[in-house]
Amino acid sequence: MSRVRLLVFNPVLSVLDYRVPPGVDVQLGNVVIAPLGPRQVLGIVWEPDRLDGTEVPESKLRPLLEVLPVPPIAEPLRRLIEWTADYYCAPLNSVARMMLGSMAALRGGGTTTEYRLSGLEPARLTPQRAAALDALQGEQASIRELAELASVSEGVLRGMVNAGILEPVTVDLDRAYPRAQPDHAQPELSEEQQAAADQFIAAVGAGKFQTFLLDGVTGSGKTECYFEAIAAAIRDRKQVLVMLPEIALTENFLRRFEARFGVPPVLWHSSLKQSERRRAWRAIVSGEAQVVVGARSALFMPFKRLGLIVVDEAHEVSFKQDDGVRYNARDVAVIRARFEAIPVILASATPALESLQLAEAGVYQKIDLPSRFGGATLPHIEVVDLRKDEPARQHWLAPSLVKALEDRLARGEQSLLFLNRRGYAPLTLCRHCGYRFQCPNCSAWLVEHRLSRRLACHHCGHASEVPEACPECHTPDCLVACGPGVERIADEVSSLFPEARIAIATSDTLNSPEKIADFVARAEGGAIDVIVGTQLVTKGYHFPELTLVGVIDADMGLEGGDLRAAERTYQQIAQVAGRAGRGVKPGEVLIQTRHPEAAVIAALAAGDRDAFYAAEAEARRDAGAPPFGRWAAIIVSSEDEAEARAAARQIGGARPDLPDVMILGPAPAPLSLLRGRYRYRLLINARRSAQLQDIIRQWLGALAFPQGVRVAVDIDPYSFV
Ligand SMILES: Nc1ncnc2c1ncn2[C@@H]1O[C@H](COP(=O)(O)OP(=O)(O)OP(=O)(O)O)[C@@H](O)[C@H]1O
Ligand SMILES: [Zn+2]
Repeated sequence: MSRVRLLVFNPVLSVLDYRVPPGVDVQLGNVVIAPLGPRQVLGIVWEPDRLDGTEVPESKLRPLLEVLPVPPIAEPLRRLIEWTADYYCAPLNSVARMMLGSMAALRGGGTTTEYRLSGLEPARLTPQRAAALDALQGEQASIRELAELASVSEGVLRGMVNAGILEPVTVDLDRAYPRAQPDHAQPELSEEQQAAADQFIAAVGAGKFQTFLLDGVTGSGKTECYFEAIAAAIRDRKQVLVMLPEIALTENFLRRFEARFGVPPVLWHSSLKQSERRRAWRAIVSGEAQVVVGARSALFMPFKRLGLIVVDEAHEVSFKQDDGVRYNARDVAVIRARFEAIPVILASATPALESLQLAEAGVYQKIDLPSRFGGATLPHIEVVDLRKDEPARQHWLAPSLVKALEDRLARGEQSLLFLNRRGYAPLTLCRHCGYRFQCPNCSAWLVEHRLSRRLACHHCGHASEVPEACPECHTPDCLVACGPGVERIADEVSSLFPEARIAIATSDTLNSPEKIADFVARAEGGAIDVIVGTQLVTKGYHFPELTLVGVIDADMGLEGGDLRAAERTYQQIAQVAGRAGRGVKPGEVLIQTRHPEAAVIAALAAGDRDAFYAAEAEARRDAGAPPFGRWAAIIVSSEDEAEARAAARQIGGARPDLPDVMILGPAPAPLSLLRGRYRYRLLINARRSAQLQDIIRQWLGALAFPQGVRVAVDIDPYSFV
């Protein structure tokens, strides 16, 4: 090649041509550095005919500066990047960026320096040094990362290095990961598990594209089944990608993986420290990383020999990314498998309606595990009608749930109370003047967190102390908490049963791998009687002594206009119910509701999943909703309210008039102010026949907006706020 076309990482320009200097060998997919004005830019060598660029005459081309020492990005991944950009109406280079590690990883391996406490007792201890000394026990990372961990300046830490309190450690970035052993601890599978595993193993061996929907009830051993597929891939020297919906679940997964394969898998997620990121990325590219576990961001990693993708808890909404490139990692995982010509397994006890529909149509192969492993039975589900079985004033546990808790405590068994709301109370107001605490950046109430004594916004992270007096009328001691969060439920349990050992399990309390590991160990070891938790503990966990699950408010998720509200409620409650009775003792689930007649509650009580999904599918068909029709959203935002409104109107005014497309709005978004930006939405409902993306591209492509306006397109949206 004497000239190349690059996809470059620049916000304005994305395609540029360059000359290849003599003697330099360049291949498609190479990551290179090129000059751009007085600066340098990173780029990927792409097929020229697949990128629209302006033809620059040979004589005007500037030469490439450097080809980076990493293997070229393989063709299947280049095609995946194009597909994703096209489908989600996103810039190609924003999608491509998701597969790159750090600049340092691209530069090569070698070594880096990290620091840790040397054990030296400092002669002089400033308060900041004391704080750092406390916070950095057992830690080792770069100065910048340690500074963040300890909440002190880098200067303080450099001073500690000079004083010998922190010592440098040389870290080898290319040191090998221990090898996973496919036969380390192979379980004996039940007949139905073995049948499922056999199909996966055959598919891994065949090396063809195939999508499996592993639909097994909670506790049926889905993990054990797909572990056998992973073992087969490891034996074949192929790499495996396992995607989990949240980092919080990885801790549990790591332990199970290590028990099965002898070593932990390679982790990839956004909060890895620099040196781990470099090491993991390089091992993935070189093919040395056997099994990689991660959240969404692992999907675009440049594997050398990918042989299998597993998406666990595949129904989870968090696979959908709602900022930057708005893609659904579950759906793109299937597309990746297609480009790579490999099998993909979507595992869930409560599959998404979309997935079930594709299975029914024969596009996905459905594999059922209809019973729990080891003779455990599915829990007994009881509906508690809060209108008849009323909790006391300012209390949230119905008498029957209190009684059930009391029984469990007496028998030394565990209970789990589920309420999907962090903190103590979702709204705080002044009893005297009615003032309500609201976030200054978002149209949302501030949530009281009593444990950390602050009022916090769950959208933007804004937090303030709880004042003594009302900020409006200055009356002291007049603030009242309205409604419950998990902390308030925990208080209620503790006032009813002072001797009960209670654990609150949310992203506030379980915010590090160590805390999660500690929580799991205590729960398994019988050191916790009652767990009060959010959706964080509804899935993945296996506590054999847990026999009671109480759903505090089954109606919560049904409020608001979310298109998938009923499905999500069903999934969440079925999942949390699935934590009960997984051991030898049978489980019981009490669902508190004010609408026992609602279809979703009735289906849960009757254990009739098929009826629920059938009714839900009918409703969606009538509404032209996915998977029968398609939705897209256009979200317009600006820090200036008038500017946002004007831009939204401009888009609305230019709407195309097409028979198979219906356009709603613009209207202020339900969250009309978010992180200081005013937001408007347009919703597009299209028949499957419509070329939705092309329509949107043409529509928006003809318009121009002021600098401060952001226009985002959300294809197949999950969030309607
Ligand atoms: N064949 C087996 N041999 C030994 N233990 C097994 C076997 N199958 C499942 N188990 C155990 O049963 C428990 C439940 O299995 P697992 O967690 O894989 O179920 P699951 O289908 O993923 O459940 P959920 O969807 O509720 O998370 C686990 O502790 C698992 O180790
Ligand atoms: Zn906010």
